[in-house]
Amino acid sequence: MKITATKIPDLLIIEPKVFRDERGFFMESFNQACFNESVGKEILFVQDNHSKSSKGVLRGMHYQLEPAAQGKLVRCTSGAVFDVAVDIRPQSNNYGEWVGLILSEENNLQFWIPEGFAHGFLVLTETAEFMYKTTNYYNPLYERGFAWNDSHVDIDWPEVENIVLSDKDKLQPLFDTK
Ligand SMILES: Cc1cn([C@H]2C[C@H](O)[C@@H](COP(=O)(O)OP(=O)(O)O[C@H]3O[C@@H](C)C(=O)[C@@H](O)[C@H]3O)O2)c(=O)[nH]c1=O
Repeated sequence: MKITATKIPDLLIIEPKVFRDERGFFMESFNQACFNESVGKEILFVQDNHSKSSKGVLRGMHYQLEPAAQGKLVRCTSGAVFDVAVDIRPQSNNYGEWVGLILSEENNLQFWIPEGFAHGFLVLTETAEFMYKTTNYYNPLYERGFAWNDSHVDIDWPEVENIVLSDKDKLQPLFDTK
């Protein structure tokens, strides 16, 4: 497992070791001890999520407020997505900054997005399946978001012909610039 810090040091890119042979491949998609060592603290995941989306679907930008805030360990198991985390920690020097990367069935990358970040992704292939672990349960009362194309955050999304949003995401407010 190879860990790479991003320009926002709490956001980590995790590359599992993939064992390939004539049958296909094997990898440990999650190992509690290795993960905790990489993050430098004990993280407890309580929910696993799986979504499938077609090309152009953009889910985001989403987060939950305290006390329901969620850390997310995300990956794409089929197809490819452009995945983005935005720093929404008011005291952070990186407040409002984003990190984006391609997660795909080919690169097997995982992205660790701790509490204090908003998250979203755009599907780049005909379909994509997206799987993630969360450190807190889904709680719609604490669910918040902001517009994927907010001009202050200015995420550099890859070009995709038709962006498809949920009704909820069409109505997301602008990013709170403090
Ligand atoms: C996220 C979630 C949704 N749901 C339900 C609510 C709703 O009826 C249906 C679809 O929900 P949504 O439209 O919110 O799904 P989606 O837009 O995929 O929401 C997800 O987006 C990505 C980017 C994230 O980071 C996630 O944390 C989550 O916010 O599934 C659950 O039951 N549990 C969950 O954990």
